Amino acid sequence: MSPTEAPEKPAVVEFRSTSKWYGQVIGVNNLSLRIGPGVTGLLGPNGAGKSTLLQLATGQLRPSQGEVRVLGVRPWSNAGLNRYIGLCPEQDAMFEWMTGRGFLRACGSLAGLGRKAARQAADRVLEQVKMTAAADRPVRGYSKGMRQRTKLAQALIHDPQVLFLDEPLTGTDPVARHELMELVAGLAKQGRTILVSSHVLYEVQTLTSQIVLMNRGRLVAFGDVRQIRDLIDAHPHRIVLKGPDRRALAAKLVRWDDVEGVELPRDERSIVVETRAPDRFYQRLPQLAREADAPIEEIYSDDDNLESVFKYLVNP
Ligand SMILES: Nc1ncnc2c1ncn2[C@@H]1O[C@H](COP(=O)(O)OP(=O)(O)OP(=O)(O)O)[C@@H](O)[C@H]1O
Repeated sequence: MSPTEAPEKPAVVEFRSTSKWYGQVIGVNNLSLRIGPGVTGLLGPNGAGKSTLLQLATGQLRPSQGEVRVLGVRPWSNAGLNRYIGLCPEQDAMFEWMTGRGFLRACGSLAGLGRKAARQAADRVLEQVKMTAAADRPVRGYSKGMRQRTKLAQALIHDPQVLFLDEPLTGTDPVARHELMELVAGLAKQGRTILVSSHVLYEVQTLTSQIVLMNRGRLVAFGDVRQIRDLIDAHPHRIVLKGPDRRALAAKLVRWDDVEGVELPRDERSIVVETRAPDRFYQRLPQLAREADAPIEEIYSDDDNLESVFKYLVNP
């Protein structure tokens, strides 16, 4: 290192050429990554390797090759690290007959807290995830959103420095989503390192601009979401509109400068628009409906789902 170069900041979570195979199936493929404090979004379609990555980081899986370090130590077979890390797993495995409060107290005891400390910690996390009112009901009666809140509370019980959250917002309603996102943002502001997985770009983007994109076990991109979006935006997006008077809509659309092409498929109701400026296009849509005097009943874009984003990034 030359004297003018700044030394690299130590990473909180680090993967060094890490691979994990399940027999013939590859879960994570030669992945290197360094993550520091704050929220990092881990994005990828189903089967991308997100859960495998989180399980490697939390010591539930051993790397087949390469190395994983969390807070400077190897997580595999290192029970001591569990005091500093918390995991909100994707799957739901709670003792159904227990109350939420009882479950969290048990988790506190398992995390090494004494009786009194576990009781206090359970009360604290119940407040954090806004589950105090339902805390004395059995878990078996909880909705999906309440279960997600309880799972997150479980990850927070020992107030860990590093948090791994596997699809924590799946199955939550908009209110829970907002509250859980605020909670995660607040925890990050206090200096924690949080890795949150999701397959929905929008969700993660609301939480953080720092994202890791994975596909088929590989790291596809890592960095600021805007830079990654720029990459995506360089490709034409196909947006489908549906309405009873598609000809009126199409007649207006062909005159827009940000529309590169308009197709009218055989189904009689839809229009497929190609644009390189999807954000601007979406903003102008209400104006289109007004000017054309024709309602738009449905809008969707296959390009919004990550599968196609990956297709662009992997096979540009
Ligand atoms: N226990 C296992 N045994 C065999 N293959 C596995 C196992 N766990 C994961 N895999 C495979 O490893 C690959 C990565 O899976 P992983 O669950 O890590 O992806 P993911 O991004 O978390 O996907 P999802 O969002 O569907 O959970 C997939 O091909 C998956 O089928």
